Amino acid sequence: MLTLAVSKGRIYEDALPLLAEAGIVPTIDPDKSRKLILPTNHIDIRLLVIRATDVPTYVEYGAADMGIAGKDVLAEYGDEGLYEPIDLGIARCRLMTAARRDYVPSGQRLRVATKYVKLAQRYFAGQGVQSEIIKLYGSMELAPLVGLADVIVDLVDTGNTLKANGLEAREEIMAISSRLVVNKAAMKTKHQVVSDFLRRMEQIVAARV
Ligand SMILES: Nc1ncnc2c1ncn2[C@@H]1O[C@H](COP(=O)(O)OP(=O)(O)OP(=O)(O)O)[C@@H](O)[C@H]1O
Ligand SMILES: O=P(O)(O)OC[C@H]1O[C@H](OP(=O)(O)OP(=O)(O)O)[C@H](O)[C@@H]1O
Repeated sequence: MLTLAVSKGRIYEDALPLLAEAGIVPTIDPDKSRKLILPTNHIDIRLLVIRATDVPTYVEYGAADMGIAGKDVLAEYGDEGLYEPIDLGIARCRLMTAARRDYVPSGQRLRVATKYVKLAQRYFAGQGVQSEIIKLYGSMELAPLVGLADVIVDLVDTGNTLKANGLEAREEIMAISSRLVVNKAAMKTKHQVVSDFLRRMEQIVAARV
């Protein structure tokens, strides 16, 4: 049995065509079912549908052999426990700082709202900027509008969300795309099936560029 962890929504939608090219098709639509384990047209391949931030945990502990997760999630989680062989090139965006258009840094300790606590801490420390990080779980764009924070660290794609809230992107922290991650033990114990799958995915991704 090969178990692949994915998150519902953007990553699932973008991963489906890649999996289909590899001949793997889920037989249940996660939007029409409450099932968390999706069988596929292969009796020995199944998908786990979980929260994006939980993908590295399932894969590191071997509850899933493989997973698909954004580099943002992997970098925040700490990706040392995972093998990360393939950049799938899907769900591309950028991790950025953003602030109100009229915000001017005062030189005082910067208040930063984000769900990427470790990445934000590391980034501002690297810039030599004193920061206080305020952990949020979503809708970060609201924080500077109501005085909760001076800046946010969040994902930006089209910039529409920032624009709609009177914010502007300031500095790019890292480019993001989704990666295939593999449990280190599964690399050995399921070597043949895992390496065949990786080779196939590599070909499919290379053919897309
Ligand atoms: N606007 C975007 N454009 C492109 N890729 C994005 C965008 N927002 C997020 N992503 C990428 O897709 C991944 C999953 O995002 P998604 O919005 O589906 O889940 P989430 O809201 O982060 O997680 P959850 O809903 O479980 O809290 C992110 O980790 C990131 O790598
Ligand atoms: O630059 P844009 O194209 O506007 O995309 C950026 C937005 O996309 C993501 O949110 P998402 O759509 O995933 O909403 P959620 O995190 O609240 O689920 C991210 O957290 C930004 O809010």
